Amino acid sequence: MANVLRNSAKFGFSGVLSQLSIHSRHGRECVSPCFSLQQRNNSTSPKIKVDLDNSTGVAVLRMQSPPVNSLSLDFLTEFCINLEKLEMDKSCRGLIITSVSTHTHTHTDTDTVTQSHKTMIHTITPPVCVVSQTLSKVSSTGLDIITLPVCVCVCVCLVSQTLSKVFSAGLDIMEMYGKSPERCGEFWKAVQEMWLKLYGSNMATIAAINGSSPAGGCLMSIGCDYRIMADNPRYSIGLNETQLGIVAPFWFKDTLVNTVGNRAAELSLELGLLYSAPDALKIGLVDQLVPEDQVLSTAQDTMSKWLAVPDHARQITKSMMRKQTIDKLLSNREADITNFVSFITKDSIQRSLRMYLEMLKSRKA
Ligand SMILES: CCCCCCCCC/C=C/C(=O)SCCNC(=O)CCNC(=O)[C@H](O)C(C)(C)COP(=O)(O)OP(=O)(O)OC[C@H]1O[C@@H](n2cnc3c(N)ncnc32)[C@H](O)[C@@H]1OP(=O)(O)O
Repeated sequence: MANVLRNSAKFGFSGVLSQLSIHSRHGRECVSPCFSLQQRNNSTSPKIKVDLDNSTGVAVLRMQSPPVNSLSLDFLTEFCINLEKLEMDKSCRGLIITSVSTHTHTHTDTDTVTQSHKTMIHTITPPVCVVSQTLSKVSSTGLDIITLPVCVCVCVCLVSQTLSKVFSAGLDIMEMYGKSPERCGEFWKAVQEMWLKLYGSNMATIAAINGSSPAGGCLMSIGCDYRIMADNPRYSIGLNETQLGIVAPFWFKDTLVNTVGNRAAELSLELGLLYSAPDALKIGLVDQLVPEDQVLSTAQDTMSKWLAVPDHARQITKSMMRKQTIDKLLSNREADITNFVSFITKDSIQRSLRMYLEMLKSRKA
C-alpha cells in the first residue's frame, strides 16, 4: 500500500523526465546514464541546491532563485527532478525544504555531468561574477564548460545575487501573464506535478519556512508533513489568491482544508488572508515558531522524531490520509488544466494580474 501513494504521485511525470532524455521501457521510468552519474550526496542545479546527509538519511533542499524564489516553469521542473531523484534514492528518508538563508548569497560549486547535459547546465541563472582559478575563462552567463577527454564536463556555477527574505513568493506571476494558452497549460501541468510529488512523497517532509510564503509558497509548505516558521513579524503565509483577483483551485483548497479545517480554510480563502507567523500558528497553518536562526536546526531535530517511526507504518498512514485528495486531482487532471487555461487567459483576469504586478512594483518605488 505504501507504493500506492508513490505511484499515484508519479503519474504524469514522464513529461518532466522526458526533458532530460529519460528512456522509458515497459511503461517504467528509467534513469539515464547522465542522471545516475549525479546520484551522489550533493547536487547543485541553478535554482535549487540539495544536500543529502547519508548518515541521517535527511536531504535539505534549498531554493535559491532570486529575487523571490517564484515558481516558474523552469523552477518547477528542477524541483520535480530533484524530488524524483530523492524519492528513488533508498538512502533518503526525510526531506527539509527551505530557502537560502542569507540576503546576499554567494555560492561556488563544481559538478560533473556528461556532455548530453550541456544544454541543461546552460540554463544556470546569471549573473555570475567570481573568477575561478581552475577555469581560464568565465563566459557572460558565468558558466564555462570544459570538455575533458573522457567526455565528462566540469561545470562551475557561481551565483552572487540578492534573495529577498522569502521562502517562496508563490507561482511566478509572469508565467500567467501574457502567455499563450499552450504555455499556460504546460506551466499548470508543472504546478500540478510539484504538488502531486510533494503531497504524495514517501519521505517525511518538513517545510523550514524562513521567509514570507504567499500563495504557491504556502501550497508548497502545506504539501509537507510539518511546518516550522521563523518568528519574524515581517513574514506572512497564506493562500492570498483572491487578492490577486484569481481563484485557488480545488486541490489548493483541499490541501488547506486538510491542514486547518473547513471553517478556517473558508475564511482564509475567501478573504485571501496572509497570516503573520503567530496567527498562522493559531489556526494550525504552521506547527511551530522558532527564532529565525533556529529554523533549520529545529527542522533537523524534528525530522529525527519523524524518522524514529518505522517508514512503512508512517508511509501507509500518510497514504491513508492523503490518497483521496491526490486521486481527486489525478482523475481530473486534464480538466483542471483546461479550466486553468481558459480562466487565466480571460481579459478580465489578465487585467487583474497586470494591476497586481503594477502594485508590486509601485510598492517598491
Ligand atoms: C477556477 C480556478 C482556475 C485556476 C485559477 C488560477 C490559480 C492560480 C494560483 C496562483 C497561485 C500563486 O502563487 S499566484 C502568486 C502570488 N504571490 C504573491 O502574491 C506574492 C507577491 N509578492 C510579494 O508579496 C512580495 O514580492 C514578497 C514575496 C513578500 C517579497 O517582498 P520584497 O519586498 O522582498 O520583494 P519585492 O520588491 O516585492 O519583489 C522583488 C521582485 O520580484 C517580483 N515578484 C514578487 N513576487 C513575484 C511573483 N510571485 N511572481 C513574479 N514576480 C514576483 C516583484 O515584482 C519584484 O520585481 P521587480 O520590481 O522587477 O524587481
